[in-house]
Amino acid sequence: MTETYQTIPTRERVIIGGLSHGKASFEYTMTELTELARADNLEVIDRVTQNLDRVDAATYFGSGKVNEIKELAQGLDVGTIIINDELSPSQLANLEKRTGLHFIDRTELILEIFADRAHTREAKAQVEIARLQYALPRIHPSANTLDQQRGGGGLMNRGAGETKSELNRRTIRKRISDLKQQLAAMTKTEQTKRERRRNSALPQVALVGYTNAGKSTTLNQLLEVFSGVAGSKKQVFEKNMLFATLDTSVREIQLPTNQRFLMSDTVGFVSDLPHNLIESFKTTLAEAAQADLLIQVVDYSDPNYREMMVTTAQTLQEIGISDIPMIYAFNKADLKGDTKFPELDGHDITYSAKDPDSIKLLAKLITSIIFADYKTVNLLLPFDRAKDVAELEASANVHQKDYTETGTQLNVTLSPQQLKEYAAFQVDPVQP
Ligand SMILES: Nc1nc2c(ncn2[C@@H]2O[C@H](COP(=O)(O)OP(=O)(O)OP(=O)(O)O)[C@@H](O)[C@H]2O)c(=O)[nH]1
Ligand SMILES: [Mg+2]
Repeated sequence: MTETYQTIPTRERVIIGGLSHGKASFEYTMTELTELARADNLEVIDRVTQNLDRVDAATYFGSGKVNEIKELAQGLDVGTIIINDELSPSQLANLEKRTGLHFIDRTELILEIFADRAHTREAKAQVEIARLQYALPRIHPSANTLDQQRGGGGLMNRGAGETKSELNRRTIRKRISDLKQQLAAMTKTEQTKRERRRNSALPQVALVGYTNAGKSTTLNQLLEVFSGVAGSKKQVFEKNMLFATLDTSVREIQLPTNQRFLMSDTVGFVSDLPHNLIESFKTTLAEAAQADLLIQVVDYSDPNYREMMVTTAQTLQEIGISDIPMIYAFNKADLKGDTKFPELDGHDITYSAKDPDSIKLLAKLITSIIFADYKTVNLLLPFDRAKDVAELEASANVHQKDYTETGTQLNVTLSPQQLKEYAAFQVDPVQP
């Protein structure tokens, strides 16, 4: 008989802290920080806040507050404080010197979670670049401060695979440039695939939104309802945790109406995603940047869903995605007792990704938008145009194909672009 041992991971207890700057969104970002800490296996047991007009250049908090934190941490026997903003390297160093505590800022926390979640080679390289860029200005040539971080298990241990003593600025820069080269080679294949998809003329729909909103679940349910691929490897990874998805997956959805489109699922957002991280993930997000339609999935059951929508809008802007039509998909309506679903409101939908009727209505909404300018026509292609026939069969929706004396006749639904391309071959509809 084999015995299995399960280790229950002990969560490190931490205190979170932040300056409110008088901002209305402060409470929401503190709640978010608690969630981020939990995602990094930390347990938040208390919080410290201060409303300062200006951030203290030396220690972020005012000096009275710094002493208060030191005492609170001693009283609660806590060694780590998580800060709601990105701190400068000197602020971090000063705070640690004054209190003897370890400080982690929001950026480092998010980078740690991403590092933990990254599984594909591409995601790993992207995260490592962002982490090294974060670490670069924080390395002191004289003192190896990184050695003391989080009981020796700090920032540089995960992923890089190098001993801490080797990490000086020069080797880090070299590593960043090597990784960028490797990433460029990896993304080249992706780019080629993307171009092929663009040329395929199938409309492209991208799921975007806050992390844990239900994007991957929505894609999986569309696949399950319409292609019967439940539990197969075609499905993407979904889980109740922040940043379950770090890379982009593209799947083809084929509806009973024979309409087809491509749908992509990608990394979710959170407030103040580190800039370096967004920069490294730009190639991953390229799929959304070239979509014909964005579906912003919103966790409608979360009391902070409005703030999450603002966060998503800001992140999309930062990535440079601005003029793609977008619909709002208010998900998890099943968790909101008094909400009727599925229900359309113009181009928006209230639904539950776990409900097949919702998924059918969502598909109908999507197709009504992406195929609005498509037309079904009859084409007569001479026999020397066999290549075009094959291409249309691969990329468009062919309803009927007949061989006539003069060529191949197709009843086919075409995109506006294809309508132009094949205008010369259009024939009058055949009367039944
Ligand atoms: N009750 C309920 N749970 C849902 C619904 N949609 C998704 N979930 C759950 O929400 C959690 C997150 O779902 P995902 O699909 O992984 O979320 P995501 O948007 O892809 O998240 P990231 O990849 O982290 O950005 C999972 O536990 C899902 O089962 C829904 O309509 N109702
Ligand atoms: Mg996901």
